[in-house]
Amino acid sequence: MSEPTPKIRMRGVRKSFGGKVVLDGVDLDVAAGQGLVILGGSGSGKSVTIKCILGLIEPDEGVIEIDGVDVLKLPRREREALGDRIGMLFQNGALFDSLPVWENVCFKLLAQGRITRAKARDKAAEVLAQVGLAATVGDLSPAELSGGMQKRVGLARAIAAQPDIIFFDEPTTGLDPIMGAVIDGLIVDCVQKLGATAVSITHDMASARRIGTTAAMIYHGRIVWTGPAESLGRSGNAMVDQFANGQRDGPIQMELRK
Ligand SMILES: Nc1ncnc2c1ncn2[C@@H]1O[C@H](COP(=O)(O)OP(=O)(O)OP(=O)(O)O)[C@@H](O)[C@H]1O
Repeated sequence: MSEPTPKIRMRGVRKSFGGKVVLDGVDLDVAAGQGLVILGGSGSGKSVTIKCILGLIEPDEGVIEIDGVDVLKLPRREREALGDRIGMLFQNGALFDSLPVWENVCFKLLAQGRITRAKARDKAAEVLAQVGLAATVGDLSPAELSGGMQKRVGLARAIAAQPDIIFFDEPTTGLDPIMGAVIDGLIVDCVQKLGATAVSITHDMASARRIGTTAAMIYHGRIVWTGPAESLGRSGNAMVDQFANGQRDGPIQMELRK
């Protein structure tokens, strides 16, 4: 029997900036409904990998497929339409301070004319409830929210348009450990409810084990390991275990100067 088509498939993806190779032939498969966590040192290319899939960065070479379609070959408009199916929770929330929470939550739906302003308030209230926030939060400005609430609003915005792929960029960074666990729980619930495929970047190993089914490690611009997220720290791969256990000594040598 043939293998099912991966939700996301990358082959030989290369990207350099000013002669500096960042992605050196990334090969990666993400199955539909999978929760993949990408690990790797600072500056190893995790965000560049995600931005290439999102279409925010154009790779120099390689293939990126979504549902078997080579997105790099799509005309601009079709490529942008693909973005409607993708949600993103940015590291710093990236909420618009000039807009109330409800407009932030429904920003994409409003911008695309998929919802009227009158209906957007109710829609925002419904999505805010899914992330444990009262409807009244919709009228606040993002600046009035705590870090944990901003993450919840960012999550609400990421899921509002019911995407089938969601990216999470360091979802627990800056949160206390309990709030981090709460946000992870919400992420898992929301992703499951949507039946979405999730790709996350995190340096938080507890979070990686909670939100990931599979983990992949990027090193020197390539994916050097993939395996179950629950095995992080005792995977048997010296690089992965050094990284997951935060050990100074091991095969990975920190490059302090570039
Ligand atoms: N638009 C850009 N122009 C030039 N260099 C870039 C650009 N985007 C990323 N880089 C470089 O690519 C490298 C990888 O960056 P990336 O943001 O993917 O790292 P990361 O693995 O996500 O790191 P961190 O964990 O610190 O967020 C870095 O050296 C960065 O300076």
